[in-house]
Amino acid sequence: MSVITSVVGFPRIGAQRELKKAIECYWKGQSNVAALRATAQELRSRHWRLQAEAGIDLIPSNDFSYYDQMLDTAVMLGLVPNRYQDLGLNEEDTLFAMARGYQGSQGDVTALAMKKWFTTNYHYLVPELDSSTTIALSSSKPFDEFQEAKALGIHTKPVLIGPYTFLKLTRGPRGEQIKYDDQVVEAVSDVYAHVIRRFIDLGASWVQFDEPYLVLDKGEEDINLLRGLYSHILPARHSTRGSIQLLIQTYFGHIADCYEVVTHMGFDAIGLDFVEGGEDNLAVIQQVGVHEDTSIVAGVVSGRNIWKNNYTESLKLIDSLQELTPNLVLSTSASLLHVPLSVQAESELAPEVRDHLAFAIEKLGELHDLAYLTQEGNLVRQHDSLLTANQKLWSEQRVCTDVAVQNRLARLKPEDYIRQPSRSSRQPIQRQRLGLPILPTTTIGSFPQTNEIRSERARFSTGEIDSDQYNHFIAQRIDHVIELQEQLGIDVLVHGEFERNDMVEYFGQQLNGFLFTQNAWVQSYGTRCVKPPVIWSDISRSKPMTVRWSAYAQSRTKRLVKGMLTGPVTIFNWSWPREDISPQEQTQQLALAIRDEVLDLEAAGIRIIQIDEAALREKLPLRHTDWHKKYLDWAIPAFRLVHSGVKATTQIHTHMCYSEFNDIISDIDAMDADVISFEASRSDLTVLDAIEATHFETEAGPGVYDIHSPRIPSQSEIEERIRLILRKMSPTKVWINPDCGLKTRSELEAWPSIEHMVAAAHRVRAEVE
Ligand SMILES: Nc1nc2c(c(=O)[nH]1)N[C@@H](CNc1ccc(C(=O)N[C@@H](CCC(=O)N[C@@H](CCC(=O)N[C@@H](CCC(=O)O)C(=O)O)C(=O)O)C(=O)O)cc1)CN2
Ligand code: MET
Ligand SMILES: [Zn+2]
Repeated sequence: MSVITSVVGFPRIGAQRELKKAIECYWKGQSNVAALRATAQELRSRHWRLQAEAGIDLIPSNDFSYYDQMLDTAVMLGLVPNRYQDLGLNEEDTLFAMARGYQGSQGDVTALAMKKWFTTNYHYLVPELDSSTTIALSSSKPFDEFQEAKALGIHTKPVLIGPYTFLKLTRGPRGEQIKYDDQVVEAVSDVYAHVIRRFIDLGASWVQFDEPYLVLDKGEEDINLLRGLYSHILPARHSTRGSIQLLIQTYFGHIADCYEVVTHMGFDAIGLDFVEGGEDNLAVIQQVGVHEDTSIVAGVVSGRNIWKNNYTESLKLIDSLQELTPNLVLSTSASLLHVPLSVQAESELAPEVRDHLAFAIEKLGELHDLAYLTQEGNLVRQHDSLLTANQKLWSEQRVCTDVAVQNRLARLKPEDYIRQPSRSSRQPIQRQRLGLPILPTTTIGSFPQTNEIRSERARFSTGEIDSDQYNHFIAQRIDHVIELQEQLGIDVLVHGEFERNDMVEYFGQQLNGFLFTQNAWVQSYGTRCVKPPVIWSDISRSKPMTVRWSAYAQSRTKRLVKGMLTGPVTIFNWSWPREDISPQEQTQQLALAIRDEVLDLEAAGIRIIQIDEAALREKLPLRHTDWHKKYLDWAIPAFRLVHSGVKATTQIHTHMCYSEFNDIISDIDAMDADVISFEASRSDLTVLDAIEATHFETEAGPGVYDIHSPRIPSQSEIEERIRLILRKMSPTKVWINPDCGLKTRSELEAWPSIEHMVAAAHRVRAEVE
């Protein structure tokens, strides 16, 4: 029996982040479109060849993107709002204007909203549909890339975001849900049918529709939408000129509640995630069965972790699947976009560590191994060195437990999770003690990470400068921004986070139990990448991590300086977790380490401490029934454990970005922070309704302008925003701040924006006082 292999999607940023560099160069006007296109093409061909050489059968194309695949799909369907078309820019620049906003000779427009892509640290742009949109095939990108690969002798499987997921994520101009009426369904499915026919003409054998939204809860109307869309699309697979096979690819969870429906719809292949939601997916196909004309594309190699596959476990699963269908395809559980490119670049990791790791390229090899071991059957498996080496790895104990950490966890009591006195009694005490004006202004923590700062850090890490020189440099930067913030009239200052490469990696580097990589970059949004640290063993803190710079900054001013920490849930969610112990346990270990830091900051005289939980929402289970028992019931207490030991007078802030908060608003209040700042300006302000409706107790700073865009907001637009906020919230509870930290902005963008923000706050303050 032959078993083929499929890859859902491949990383596109490049081994040396070539794509990031090429795009950023282009934005700065240092190169032209032709150079940008050349780099993109070079990367695509390199990545296709890698997969072909690894023996992958179904190699994806159209998984490349300059910015985001949802944005590309919006463009493909003609969802380019008039305000971007009116700029009259070329194709790439229109795309970038939608992604980042535009401010220049052609006009001034804000960007599309950006949201988290399911449970990942990847962010997509939210397509916008309004009554003036004409939905029609408007891009040749998928076809161009298919032909580009074909010219290299590589026959690819084009990948598209499927129409169901696309429509479920599309919003109206004010961020509202859209109506899935017959007209929209028909127009969208016409485009997809057209795309399929075009691929038949081009000679493609497969096309993959990504439908991750199917792993979410759904009602009857969702099933009707799914059926409605595909009943138009599926017939297009057979035309007079040939036929093509359609793969519906799901990932990030199971589709037990609609597998039966999907299986009757007539797809040629159904892609299922057997890593996340594997048990449910297996149970449902065992129960319902597999249609004889349908292949199961089994996601057995994780697209979400960096660990080697356990071949024995995978083969067990594959064997059960083979009992159900002879048409089995082995694949990654999700797109490899969410893992780094190759372990080969990690020369500084010990061999016994590297032995356990598999990034995108190594995962290709794993797929190939598993296909070989499946094909050859039991006889070969008994003697195969591939299998025995893998079994040996999994049979050995990888790490020892840290007894001190274990004991400390075992001693935790329920009262350790409760801060005293209650928040309502703390708030007046803090107000009086901190002496802040109404509508206090602040920022989220980081200031521009300029090339100069990054290159000084690079020079320090290569030994070109010593720690005294580097620390002197950081101190100077802090002096500079303390002075600037005083001049701008900000009420609560920050030190700027110049010493940090990243808000998570920085802590990982200082805590025991973490390992970090040199080049294991993963895309977060647009050209922005992260290098998540690896949780290798039990976590502890051996010495203060942030006190030095926070205390230094406070010593330079009479105004209040906020201490700045990353919370345990966020450190956990933005690291590569262990899989031998639970997420809850790892997060608790982190909580204890950060708790010690909070107390050290307090002892050093820091009176406001912000503990960022930017990623709190990220790993909220996609199925509602799992929210509390699988996540919030331990994640929220972990945050409380961090700050429950401080005095009533110490003000605890937290910060969150990108996420939808409405549906977990009471859980956020239950974190028991005194103040929260959150992203609000790129999304609708319905969160304010939720705040109003639930008597949200935490003081809040809904971001008054978007920091992910290079455009500078005017004072009046910020004033308008603040007035909007004050319609829903009592002025005594409102803080004025941007959406998020300013690290990604240039100085020329950051300071004028803050100046406008402070001026706007002062103006509105005068009105309410
Ligand atoms: N982990 C994490 N996830 C997050 C966020 C976040 O801040 N952290 N924010 C949200 C949005 N996502 C973001 C993700 C990344 C960045 C970001 O700015 N990333 C930087 C890299 C940050 C970094 O680690 N920088 C290192 C290494 C920088 C570097 O590129 N160095 C040069 C050498 C330096 C030189 O000579 O210029 C090189 O390696 O080539 C440092 O500062 O030390 C980037 O892509 O440009 C921003 C937002 C959501 N998810
Ligand atoms: C992604 S949330 C960022 C929070 C952090 N304190 C900063 O300002 O950069
Ligand atoms: Zn943020």
